[in-house]
Amino acid sequence: MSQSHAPLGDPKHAIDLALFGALGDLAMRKLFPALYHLDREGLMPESTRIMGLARQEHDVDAFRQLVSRALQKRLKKGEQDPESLERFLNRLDYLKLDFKEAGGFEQIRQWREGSSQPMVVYLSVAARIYGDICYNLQASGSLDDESRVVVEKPIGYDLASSEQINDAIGAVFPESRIYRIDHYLGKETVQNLIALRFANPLFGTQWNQNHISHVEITVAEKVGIEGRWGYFDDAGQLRDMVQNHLLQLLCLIAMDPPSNLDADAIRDEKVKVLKALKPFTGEALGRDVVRGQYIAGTSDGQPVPGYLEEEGANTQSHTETFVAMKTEVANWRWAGVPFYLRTGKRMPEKLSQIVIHFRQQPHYIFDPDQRGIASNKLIIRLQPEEGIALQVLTKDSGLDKGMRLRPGPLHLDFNSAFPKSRIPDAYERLLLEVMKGQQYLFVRRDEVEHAWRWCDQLIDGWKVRETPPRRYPAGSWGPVASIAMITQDGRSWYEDY
Ligand SMILES: NC(=O)C1=CN([C@@H]2O[C@H](COP(=O)(O)OP(=O)(O)OC[C@H]3O[C@@H](n4cnc5c(N)ncnc54)[C@H](OP(=O)(O)O)[C@@H]3O)[C@@H](O)[C@H]2O)C=CC1
Ligand SMILES: O=C1O[C@H](COP(=O)(O)O)[C@@H](O)[C@H](O)[C@H]1O
Repeated sequence: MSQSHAPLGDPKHAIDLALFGALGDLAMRKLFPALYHLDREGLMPESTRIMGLARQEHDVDAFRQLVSRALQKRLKKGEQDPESLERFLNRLDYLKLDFKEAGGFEQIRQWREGSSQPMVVYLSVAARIYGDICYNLQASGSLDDESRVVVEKPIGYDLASSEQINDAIGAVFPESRIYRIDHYLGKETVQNLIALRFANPLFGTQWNQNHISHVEITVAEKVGIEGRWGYFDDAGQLRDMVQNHLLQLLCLIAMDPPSNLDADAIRDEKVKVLKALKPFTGEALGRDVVRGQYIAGTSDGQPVPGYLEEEGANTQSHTETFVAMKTEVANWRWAGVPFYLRTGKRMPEKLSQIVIHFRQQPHYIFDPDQRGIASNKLIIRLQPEEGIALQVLTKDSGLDKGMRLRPGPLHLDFNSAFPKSRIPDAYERLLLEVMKGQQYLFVRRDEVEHAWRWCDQLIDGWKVRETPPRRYPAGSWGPVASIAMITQDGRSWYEDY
């Protein structure tokens, strides 16, 4: 259905968006498509303007063509209508600028002159230059008391570097106008975690160590490092995915109910979880954490190279492309409940899901042979095919089955339950919240820093042990040791993919 006649967004959400790093991978793959969708859905006010900034020489027309090509590559056929495309492209301007050179920032001040709408500065560049850009914006007089800044992850490399970066941003913007992106918080099902937990008494009363035996969080990626060797080899999967996305998911599962839905009420509860995460002692590090690195294998039936054969690779690298771990939130609600996390590149498929395993009934009255049969599980699928399933036990049908039990799903598939609603990409929702000036889907400074503190002790432990990552073939579910880690507790990774 064409959206060309949709009303344009609420004028009070109009902004001047200055997108630093506008020719980069994230901008072309995610940000411009998300902005286009917001415009097409009628959520972008008419006067919203977008200035792309990067250091290559382009005039406005050439820049618009680059964006147009990126959109055509990314959008589905039915999503490209000429009227919406034209309207969106007409919002774009381009400025060639070296972000480290203060002189050029005067042009941003000029662009803003006479505008009464707030400026949103989106830093789609490496975090090490966030400070320079913020400083140059302020020094050039481009900012005012309503300007907001959006920053990408990862913020730093460890606690010390993230403190430096946060200090540099904080010297220019107050916390109330800093939007730290963790795009997993913009995913539809991730937001549904809050609704599921706090709107349904059914789960609210069961959500603790009395009723839940363990929790699994899997974020598996099919892709390798996609030409990002330079960045990835310094980071590794722990910094790239666990420090941010997986810990945010864990916080949403483990946090206590916030007193309301205000940004700080939610973030306060998340911080309590991060502070309660058990550190890994020397012994637990060897037993409860598995690092892996992929070797050559297959993806979709095609041969793919190992991590050390990727373009630009250093063949000595011990950087992990996979991590699995067993951790615990040491508080009254969760004491004794293991949280098993795993994430890796070059796995057989793209799959993000959380599985909550409920305890068995205290007294069992059915066939003793079936004692080990599955207990209730809540399966929360983030991607692909967003949905929620509750595995329940029912009686097996048939005259000869007696009271034999059979596990089966109560299933809510978002696409079939709500077929008319397109599930928006995470960046659409996050950009919309920035336009509205709402922070609840963004990460506060202390969350980032507590997450780093916990990851740092893990990384320091790895350094002392100096154990190389275990190998796993591309296209597999990770090193065998990650399966052993959970089976030694008499459990297994949930495999009904
Ligand atoms: N790509 C992704 O999927 C994800 C990225 N991120 C984060 O998003 C941010 C952007 O990542 P990504 O798009 O991949 O990075 P890219 O390197 O692809 O893009 C960065 C852009 O900034 C420009 N740039 C860099 N330094 C300067 C400078 N001094 N002056 C002017 N322009 C400059 C680059 O220009 P040039 O090409 O000339 O160098 C390029 O256009 C990073 O913080 C990253 O960690 C987070 C999650 C996922
Ligand atoms: O932040 C990142 O996320 C992507 C995975 O995001 P998804 O939305 O596709 O699940 C990951 O590939 C990338 O390495 C990391 O920087």
